[in-house]
Amino acid sequence: MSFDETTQEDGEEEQAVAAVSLAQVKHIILILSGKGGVGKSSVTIQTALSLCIMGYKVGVLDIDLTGPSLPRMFGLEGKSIFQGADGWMPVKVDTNAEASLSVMSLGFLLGDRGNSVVWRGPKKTAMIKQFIKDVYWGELDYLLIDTPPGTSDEHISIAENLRYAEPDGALVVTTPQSVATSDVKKELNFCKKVNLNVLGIIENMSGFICPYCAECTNIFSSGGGERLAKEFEVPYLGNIPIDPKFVELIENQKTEEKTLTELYEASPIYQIFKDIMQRVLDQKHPGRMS
Ligand SMILES: Nc1ncnc2c1ncn2[C@@H]1O[C@H](COP(=O)(O)OP(=O)(O)OP(=O)(O)O)[C@@H](O)[C@H]1O
Repeated sequence: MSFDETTQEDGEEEQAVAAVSLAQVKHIILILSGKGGVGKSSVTIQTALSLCIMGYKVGVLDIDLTGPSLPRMFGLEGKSIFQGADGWMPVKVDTNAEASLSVMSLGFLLGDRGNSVVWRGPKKTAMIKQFIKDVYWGELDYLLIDTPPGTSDEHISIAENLRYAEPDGALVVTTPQSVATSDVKKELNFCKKVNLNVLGIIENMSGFICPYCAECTNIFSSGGGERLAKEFEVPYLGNIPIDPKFVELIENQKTEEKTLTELYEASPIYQIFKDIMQRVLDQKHPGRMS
C-alpha cells in the first residue's frame, strides 16, 4: 500500500499511536539520503552529539532495519534493551554533558555484529510501527530518526506513522559526487509528496581536512548541494569535509578515557558541524508541544 492509499481507520490509529508515545518529544528530525555510504549515519551521530553538547535532551531512533550501524558508531555494541513499565527503554550513551542521549536500534535486538535481517515490506512496516509506539523516550528536546538510503518501505512507513506527529522536517545528506545523480532529487521529491518539510541539504565529504595541519582542501568539485538546494527552494546548510580524525574518533572511542561527547567537542569537525546545526536551530520550528 502506498502513502496515498492509507484508509481513514489507519489514519486514526496512527494519530493515536504518535500522540501517546511521542507526547513528551518536542522536535522530530529525520535524516535522509538518496544513496548509501554518503555519511547519513555519521550526520545523525554528529547532529545528536552537537545537540547534546548544546544542552538538549536527544533520542536517536535507527530504522535502518537491514543494516543498523548506530549501535557500533555510538560505542554501544553488545548492549541490550529491556522492557520497562512504560515500554522499551532505549540505551543511554555516557555523556559528560548534562543533557541526555539515548539510542534505539534494531541492532540491539540482533546480537552479533554482521547479523542482518531480510524482511519483506509488511514485517518492516510492523517493526517501525512498534518502534514508534512502544519505545519510552520520556522527555526529549529532539528525536532524530536515521533512515535507510533511498525511498523504501521504511520511508513510507515512517512517513505514515509520523504524519500526525508534526515532525520539524528532514536533513538530506549527499556527497559532491552523488549530488549530480537523480537519487537526491528522488529523495527531495519524496519529501514533497509526503509533505515532509526539508530543513536543508548537507554536502558531506566535501573537501579534506589534513590530519597534520587541519587545513581544508577541496579535492572534488563542490557546490552541487547548494545548486540543488536553490533548484528545490530548500535551505543549504553547509558542507562537511572528509576528516580522517572523525573516523578514528568513532573507531577508537572505547579505548579513550573520555566520553564520546567530550572527544567530539574537541574535534575540528565539531567546529564545522555546529555552524550547520545552528542554521537548523535558527529556523525556529515551533515544535510539537508549543
Ligand atoms: N565527513 C567524513 N569524514 C570522514 N569519514 C566519513 C565522513 N562521513 C562519513 N564518513 C565515513 O564514511 C563511511 C560511511 O559513512 P556512514 O556509515 O555514515 O554512511 P551512510 O550513508 O549512513 O551509509 P549506509 O546508508 O550504507 O548506512 C563510514 O566509515 C564513516 O566513518
